[in-house]
Amino acid sequence: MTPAIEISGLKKTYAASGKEPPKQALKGIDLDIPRGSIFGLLGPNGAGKSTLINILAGLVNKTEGTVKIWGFDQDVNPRQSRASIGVMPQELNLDPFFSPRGALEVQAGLYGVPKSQRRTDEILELIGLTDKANAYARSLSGGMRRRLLLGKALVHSPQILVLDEPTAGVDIELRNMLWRNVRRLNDDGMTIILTTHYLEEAQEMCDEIAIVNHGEIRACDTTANLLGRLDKKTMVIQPKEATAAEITPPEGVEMEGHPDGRISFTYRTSHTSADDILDALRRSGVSIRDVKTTEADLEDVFLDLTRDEAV
Ligand SMILES: Nc1ncnc2c1ncn2[C@@H]1O[C@H](COP(=O)(O)OP(=O)(O)OP(=O)(O)O)[C@@H](O)[C@H]1O
Repeated sequence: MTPAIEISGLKKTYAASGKEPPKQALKGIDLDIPRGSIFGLLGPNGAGKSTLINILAGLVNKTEGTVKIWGFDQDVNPRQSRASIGVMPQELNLDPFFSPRGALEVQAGLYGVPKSQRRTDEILELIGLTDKANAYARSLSGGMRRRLLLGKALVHSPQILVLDEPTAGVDIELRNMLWRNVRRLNDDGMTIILTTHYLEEAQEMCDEIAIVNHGEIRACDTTANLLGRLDKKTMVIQPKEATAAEITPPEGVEMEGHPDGRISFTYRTSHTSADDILDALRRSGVSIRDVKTTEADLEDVFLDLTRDEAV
């Protein structure tokens, strides 16, 4: 099956302006996004995520490379490729004089959706704005406006939905509602691409993740494989009385004493087992009151791949 998105050799250089030299924002991206996935695009500020998304959305012109959306090459079939994708932008760029119904109708018109095929009521229902359908956008709360942006991205029934930082600065209730909607759309077969700064959220929501830094893809894999990549674990023990100074940890294990008496051991599961650490503690004559272990999370993987490189 052709991927939902196929990107190869994608480069973008923004032209110099004033004293600013030209800026190469994308340095040759190759990326396939599978159909039906929830795909996360992560990276530090300035990594190139918005540039990539804006190229997909047709808002920024690429410098080099090819982009195929739902099998349609942007350069060869610009209309079809544009019709296959809907983008929920970061900014709340809504016309204050349109009602939600009006905004959805205008957007459908822009995409050439015939009146008989419009799904305005269904979309209003999905985004929870049925009872605000005819209110001026300027009277809507920030959360309602964001939901309306999601609605606008859906009017032409795209196969792919792109969400740029959909939950930045929104409250928990709205965040939960957005994710429920996203799951529902994905269950119905829509491919979802999202950027987020909340790594926990990406870990929970995404099947696959690409980590971008300095205009390059640093890693692209299933979330499970990415998490497995860092075989790092931490064991925290509460000894009955010993201190870290009395313990000799196994080779390659980092030990750290905490002010409250707990001692943590960070180890690679490929080299050391929990038993090795417990044996070392026994050899040092330490009796243990409590033991906890924690696994690496996406934040560890992210930091590992973007360390010392934040722009
Ligand atoms: N219109 C522009 N003109 C010149 N340089 C730009 C322009 N837009 C972005 N850049 C530069 O390109 C690089 C990538 O920016 P981009 O906005 O794509 O990053 P990002 O990963 O989306 O960051 P953020 O998370 O902060 O939105 C940055 O160095 C940025 O300053």
